[in-house]
Amino acid sequence: MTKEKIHSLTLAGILLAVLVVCSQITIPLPLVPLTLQTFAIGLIASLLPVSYAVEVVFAYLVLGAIGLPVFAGFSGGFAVFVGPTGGYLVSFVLYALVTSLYLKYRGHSFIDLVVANVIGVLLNLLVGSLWMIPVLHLSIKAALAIGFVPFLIPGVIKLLVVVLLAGRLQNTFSNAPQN
Ligand SMILES: O=C(O)CCCC[C@@H]1SC[C@@H]2NC(=O)N[C@@H]21
Repeated sequence: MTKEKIHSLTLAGILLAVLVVCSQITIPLPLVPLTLQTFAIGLIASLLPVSYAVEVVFAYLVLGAIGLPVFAGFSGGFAVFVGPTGGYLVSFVLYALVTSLYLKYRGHSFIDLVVANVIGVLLNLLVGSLWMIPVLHLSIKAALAIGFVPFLIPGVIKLLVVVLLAGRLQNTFSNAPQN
């Protein structure tokens, strides 16, 4: 196994644990909690190669789907996917895929990290909100008011921390002595 593979696998394991922990750091709101999940997803998408990023998020969803309490508020089970927050969960994969693909082809400069994560966050909020339309019988306007608008400012704050941290961590890893 190459050093890069070992490095990516180790980082993938650590980031999966970070995602599970961040899922429990929540502020409960009426229908959808404010959580640090998207902070962890942003780190995963910004630091891991595309296939690892997608696999880590997929593994997280599988752990939750089989009933482990890894989703927000220690919830789990397949039923969460057909509830109001199911769209956000599914679109975590999209966030990881689109953002890491963007970074793969455009590079990891500060501005690339910002743009890639903005796209990921917007996709996540859009899919998450639209998912609520059939689940809660909402109009598009109501779904966006509940699922998109309240999370925009927190989303920008989390995104900025992701970008600063990802930039730092990339430098740390690339400056690490190679034995
Ligand atoms: O049930 C779950 O585990 C998913 C919760 C989803 C919360 C969404 S993710 C995007 C938006 N930003 C937040 O902080 N909360 C919502």
